[in-house]
Amino acid sequence: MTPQDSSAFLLSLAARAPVIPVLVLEDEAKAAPLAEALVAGGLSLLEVTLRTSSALDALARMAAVPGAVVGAGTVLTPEDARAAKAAGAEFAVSPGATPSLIAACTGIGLPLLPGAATASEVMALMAAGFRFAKFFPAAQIGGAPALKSLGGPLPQMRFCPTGGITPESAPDYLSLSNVACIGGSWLAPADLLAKGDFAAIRRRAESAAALRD
Ligand SMILES: O=C(O)C(=O)C[C@H](O)[C@H](O)COP(=O)(O)O
Repeated sequence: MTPQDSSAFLLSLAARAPVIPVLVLEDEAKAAPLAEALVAGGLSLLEVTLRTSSALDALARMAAVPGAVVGAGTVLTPEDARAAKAAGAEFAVSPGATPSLIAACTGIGLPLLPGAATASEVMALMAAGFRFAKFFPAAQIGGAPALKSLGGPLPQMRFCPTGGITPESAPDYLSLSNVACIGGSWLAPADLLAKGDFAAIRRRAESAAALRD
């Protein structure tokens, strides 16, 4: 899948929900109930970060939940991309981008949401054919005002800002014309996951889903 097709596909997915929960799973047994809670709350796009030993198993279990569209996050290398695809990931998210990662995702047909933090990085992605990128780490590099400024000279590019976004700051990002959706870990924080409080996670998902009503 080319970068152009990748971005078009992911932009169509982003229209489904304003927020992509960024998930760090230490226990794959929590994967299915977590995905069910998020989907029931109205968030169908899920990103499982490849940061834990359980991540690929968790991803596979979440991908089997009806209504869930599951991608892998923290995809850094071609090996990560291949492992994610084999586990059932429908897309990959990276905090940045390298030529080898882009080539690998193109080669195996895994849609990639590459990361960028500066105008030069965004321009390099545009030159490769992308029209949709993760803006990371969003809050720390200037937040919604920085993203709005990038949209001046680079209006063709759309973004999924991620990093340091809260329920309070989310509307500032979602109001920007170059934002397709946002990502964040606040939907399923470690304490709620440890307690198995899926009802609370579902309520957080409902509030997040309502951000674009
Ligand atoms: O794992 C990745 O690939 C990342 O790029 C990092 C995540 O996007 C952030 O960890 C989001 O987490 P919060 O800032 O807590 O919302």
